[in-house]
Amino acid sequence: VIKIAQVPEGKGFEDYQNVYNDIAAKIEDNLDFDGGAGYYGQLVRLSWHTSGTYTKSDNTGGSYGGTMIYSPESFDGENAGLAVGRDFLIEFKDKYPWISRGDLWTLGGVVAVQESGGPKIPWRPGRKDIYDRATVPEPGKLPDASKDGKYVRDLFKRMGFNDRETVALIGAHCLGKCHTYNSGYDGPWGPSFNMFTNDFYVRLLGGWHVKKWDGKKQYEDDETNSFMMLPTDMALKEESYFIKYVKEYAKDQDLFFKDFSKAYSTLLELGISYPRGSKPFIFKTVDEQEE
Ligand code: HEM
Ligand SMILES: Nc1cccc2nccn12
Repeated sequence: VIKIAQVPEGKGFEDYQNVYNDIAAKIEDNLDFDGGAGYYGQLVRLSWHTSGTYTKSDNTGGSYGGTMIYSPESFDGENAGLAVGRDFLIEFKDKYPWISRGDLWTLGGVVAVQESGGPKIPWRPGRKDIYDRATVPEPGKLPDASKDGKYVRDLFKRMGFNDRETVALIGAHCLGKCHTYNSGYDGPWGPSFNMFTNDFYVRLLGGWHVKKWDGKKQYEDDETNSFMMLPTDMALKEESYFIKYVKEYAKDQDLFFKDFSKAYSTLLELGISYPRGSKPFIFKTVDEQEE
C-alpha cells in the first residue's frame, strides 16, 4: 500500500505555523478542562491512535488517510473518547479547508507536546483524506492495557519500533489521565499531568500496589495512593529489556526528550512516503514568538 505525501498547493511553513498557533491558543483558553489536565493528553493520544494502527510488514494503517472516523476503525474500543480531541480540532478543518484530517490530528499532538514544555517534534505535512474501505484498519491494532511486557514488545515491533523507542513513546503517559468512561481505568495522575516531563519514569521506579476497587486491575502509588499505572506501564519495569531505558530516562530528562522526539516524529509518519530530502518543519512555541 503506497501512501505518498502530497502538500496542498502553495502551502508552506508559515501556513502550518498559523494552524499551530490557533491550536495552541485554544489549548491556552481551556487549561481548566478535565480537572486541570487541559487538552494536552487528549491531543497527544489522538495523534498516537491515528498512527498506531500501522503494520510494517504490509505498510497498512497509520495516520495518512485520517481513517479513524470510518468504521470499523471508529468502533475500536481502544479509540473510546477520542472524539473529544477530534471535536476540539474540527473548527480548524473549517478555517483551513486545505488541511487534511491526518495532518490536523498529528499536528495537534505536536502542539500539545511542545506547548506543555516537551521537546521540539519535527513534522511534515502531506497526509490525504481518503475514503477507501480497504485502507481502513481493522480494530485490534492498538494496545490493550491489561497485557504483559511481551505483548507490548511485539505490538511495537509490528510498527517497527525497538525496545528503547517503545519505552520512550510510552513516556507520553506523563500527560493527561485515564477516564473510566473511556477505558475503564481510573485517573488521576496528579499536578504534573499538564506538563511534558520524565515524571512518568521517576514515579514508575517508586513503590506501587494493586488498587483495591471493583474496576479493572490497575496500580496506585504506595506513598499517596493518588497516582496510577496501567498493567502495561508496570510491564516496563518488570521486563529486563525495558527497565534499563526506564532508569536512563528517569535519570536524564534531556535523553528522554531526544529519544521521544525522534520516536514520536517517526510514529506520526509511519507508512508515509515523502519526497527525497523533504525537510521537516520545526515549529516555534507561542513563547518563542512573543520575544
Ligand atoms: C502499551 C501501550 C499503551 C497502552 C496500553 C495505552 C493505554 C492507555 C489508556 C488505557 C489510556 C486511558 C484512556 C482514557 O481512559 O481516556 C491512555 C491514555 C493516554 N495515552 Fe496511552 N497507551 C499506550 C501507549 C501510549 C503512547 C505510545 C502514547 C503517545 C506517544 C500514549 C499517550 C497517551 C496519553 C497522552 C494519554 C492521556 C489521554 C487523556 O488525557 O485523555 N499512550 N493510554
Ligand atoms: N496519565 C496517564 C495516562 C495513561 C496511562 C498512565 N499511566 C500513568 C499515567 N498515565
